[in-house]
Amino acid sequence: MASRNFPEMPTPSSLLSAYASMSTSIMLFRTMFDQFFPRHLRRYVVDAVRFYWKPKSSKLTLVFDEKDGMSSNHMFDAAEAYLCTRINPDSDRLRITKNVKENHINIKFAESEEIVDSFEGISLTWKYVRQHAQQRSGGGGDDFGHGGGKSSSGGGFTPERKYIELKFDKKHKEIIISAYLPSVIKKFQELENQKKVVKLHNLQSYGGGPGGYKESVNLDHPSTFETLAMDPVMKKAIIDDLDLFLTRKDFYKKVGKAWKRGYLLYGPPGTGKSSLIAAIANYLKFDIYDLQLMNVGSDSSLKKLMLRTSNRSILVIEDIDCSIQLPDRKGTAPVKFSDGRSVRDSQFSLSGLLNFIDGLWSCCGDERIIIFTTNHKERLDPALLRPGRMDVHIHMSYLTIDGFKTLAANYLNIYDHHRRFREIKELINCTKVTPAEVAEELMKSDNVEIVLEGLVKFLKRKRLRDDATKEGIDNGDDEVHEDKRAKTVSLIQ
Ligand SMILES: Nc1ncnc2c1ncn2[C@@H]1O[C@H](COP(=O)(O)OP(=O)(O)OP(=O)(O)O)[C@@H](O)[C@H]1O
Repeated sequence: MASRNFPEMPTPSSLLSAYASMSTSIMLFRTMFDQFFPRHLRRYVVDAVRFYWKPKSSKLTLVFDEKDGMSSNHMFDAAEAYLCTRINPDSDRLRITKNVKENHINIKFAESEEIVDSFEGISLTWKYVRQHAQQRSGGGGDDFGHGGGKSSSGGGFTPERKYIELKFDKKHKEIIISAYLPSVIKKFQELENQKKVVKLHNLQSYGGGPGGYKESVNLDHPSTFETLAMDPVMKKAIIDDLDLFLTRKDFYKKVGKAWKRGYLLYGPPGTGKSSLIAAIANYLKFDIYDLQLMNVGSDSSLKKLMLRTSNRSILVIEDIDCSIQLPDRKGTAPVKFSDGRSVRDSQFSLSGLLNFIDGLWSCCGDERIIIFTTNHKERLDPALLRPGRMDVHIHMSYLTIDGFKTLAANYLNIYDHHRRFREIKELINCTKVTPAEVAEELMKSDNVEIVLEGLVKFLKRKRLRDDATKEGIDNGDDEVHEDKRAKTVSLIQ
């Protein structure tokens, strides 16, 4: 039988001698390296060797530094906010933060934690890194185990560095940069929008002392589209119009128009014009600038006030028919203020106001909404009503059945039916009652039965008064005819 040839096994003594000679070579090489290269050059040599000899990785790491020079890095903020929405349910560590002004706590992912995300089937790993000062200046050393170069005391102060890393397969670089990162930014913007506190700025006459021309408070108006008593079709049309407006940046650019939308709200007092403005602001999270025209003396002060408004905001001019009597576009008639003052030399004119809306914002305003309100549309200058000036005319009318249902849900928590509703509906159908009047009645007691009984009595009294007014119509009272029409027509043009 032929014997098999096994390779000869090294003996322990030959292994030991090989190890000894290798250690000696390394020691020799290290001593030569230290002798040839002064201490401050060693790091560069090591880096150069590493650069050429490093095995090529298939992974790409993107680094989002907290700071970009002196300013903060928007991409870091976006990534940090985005990752809050991707926190792993079984994370071991989380960071908790809360600003004094915030009324909620923020849960963020902690140092060294990793979050795995996926985008179009690509797996990505996020990591939050915090490099402390000692780690950066003292912890380095060189690759041969020489303990750190500069100590933190001797090397000067190096600020802490925070950054977020994103690691993924190199071959997906294009799609991550062109699609994934923009989606992270978009998510961040949505989150910021949710957090935004809507402000109400009071635009006062320019020159009212330091800080005197502009005051702002948080808009705590609770009105939303859900709480607004309004024809549901009209409500939806307004929301759709706002949504469309927001998405049309490129469209406005293409057609060469300022990215703005004008709304004219008209209707009797107490029908919810101010409530609708607050609902729009709360929906869009846009600040409101309340402009009192009677405080504006000239085109130039109007311009100064306008320049103090920000993008993504709503400029509101309430009761435009009575705060000022605007001259026609030729400027022939004098400007008259409601307090009796007038400016004959036309320092401030309707053409000035309209020019600012169309002109000024076309060069330096984005996502602007302007809202005029009036109780008397028929008294407005036709120049303000002509197509292109106010894009949408919204008639806020007296209370309808649908509107009443909204109020009953808001104020009494009645979401379906109540035995009194039939009678109330009949009364509402033949009475001119505003949502404000009914809202007041609904607040009179906590007892639903008492409140609805009171409302029925109130509506009956109203109807009696309406009947008496009707006789006034027969005597030629045109204004009441107009109001009667307003009751039945609610439209968006
Ligand atoms: N459509 C509505 N939906 C819900 N509540 C309303 C509505 N209209 C009025 N209200 C209630 O009446 C109050 C006054 O209404 P609001 O100030 O919005 O009316 P307005 O039309 O702006 O009145 P004015 O023309 O006098 O300024 C609101 O605070 C709200 O409580």
